[in-house]
Amino acid sequence: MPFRYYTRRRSKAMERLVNIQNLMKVYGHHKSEQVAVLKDVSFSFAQGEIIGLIGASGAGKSTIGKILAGLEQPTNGHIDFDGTNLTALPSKERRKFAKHIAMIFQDPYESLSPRMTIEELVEEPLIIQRIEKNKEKRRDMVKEALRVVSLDPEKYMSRYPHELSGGERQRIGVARAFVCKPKLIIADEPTSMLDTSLRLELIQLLKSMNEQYGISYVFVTHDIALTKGFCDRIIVLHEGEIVDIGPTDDVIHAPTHPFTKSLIDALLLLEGAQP
Ligand SMILES: Nc1ncnc2c1ncn2[C@@H]1O[C@H](COP(=O)(O)OP(=O)(O)OP(=O)(O)O)[C@@H](O)[C@H]1O
Repeated sequence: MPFRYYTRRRSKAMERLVNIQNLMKVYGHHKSEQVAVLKDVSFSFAQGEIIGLIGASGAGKSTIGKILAGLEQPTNGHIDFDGTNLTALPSKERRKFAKHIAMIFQDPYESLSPRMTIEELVEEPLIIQRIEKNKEKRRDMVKEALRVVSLDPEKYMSRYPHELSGGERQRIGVARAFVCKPKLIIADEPTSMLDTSLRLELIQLLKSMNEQYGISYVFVTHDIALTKGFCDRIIVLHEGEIVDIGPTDDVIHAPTHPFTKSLIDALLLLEGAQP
C-alpha cells in the first residue's frame, strides 16, 4: 500500500526532531589563541528529514556534527532534541542521548579497533549504552544490524576488520551506528574513502534505512552529486555561519548567496559534473 506508507511518512516527518538555536563554538583556552568556529548557527529539522551540510574546508561542518553527537561542547546556544534541551543536561545525562544520535565516520578503518571481531564491534554500542543485558538478545540485535547493511551475519561475525574490503568496513560502521536504533545519524563524509560505485551503494543503504526506520541524517559532504536525491534540504556554511538553506535542488540550481554559487561551481568542477 504505497499511498498509506507515504501518508505515514509524511505525518511522521512533521514532528520536529532537532532545533538548534544560536549555536556558537570557540576553540582554544587562552584569549590569544581563541577562534570562533561557529558564530551564530540556527536551524531545525524534522524526524525523518535528511540534511546535507556543505561548505569550504574549515567552515565548521564537522564541529556542528560533533556537537550534535555530544563529542564537543558548544560555547553557547541551545540544542533541543526530541523535546529535550541537551545543552542544559549534566554530562552523565547527556551521554544517555548517544543511543539516539549515532555517528558514521569518514575513515572506516581508523574507527574500528583491529583487535575486535565484527560481532564485538557491532555489539559494543549496545554494551556502552546499556541497551540490552542479555548476551543472546544482543547477538540477535547484532545479526539484525548486519542484515540491515546487507552483510551475512554467519559469514562476517567472527571476522576482523582487516579481512574486509573498504566498502564492507564502512557497512560495519553503519551497522554500529544502527544497532541502537538511533533517531539521528551524523554521517561525516562517510563516502570520501570509497570509490564512486561504493559511494552510491552506501547512499542507497542510508536512504533505505531512512525510508524503513525513519532515521534522520546530518550528512556532511563535499560531494554535491551525492546530495541530489538523498538530502531533503541543504545548509551552506561559510566561516561558521549559515549563508544558504533550502530544498536540495533549489540550493544547487538557484543559490541565493554568491558564496553558495561559487562553492557549488567549485565542487562540481572537482567532480567533473554539470549542475
Ligand atoms: N579541537 C579543535 N581545536 C582547535 N581548533 C579546531 C578543533 N577542531 C576543529 N578546529 C578548527 O575549527 C575549524 C572548523 O573545523 P571543522 O572540522 O568543523 O571544519 P569543516 O567544515 O568540517 O572542515 P573540513 O571540510 O576540512 O572537514 C577549523 O579551522 C579547524 O582547524
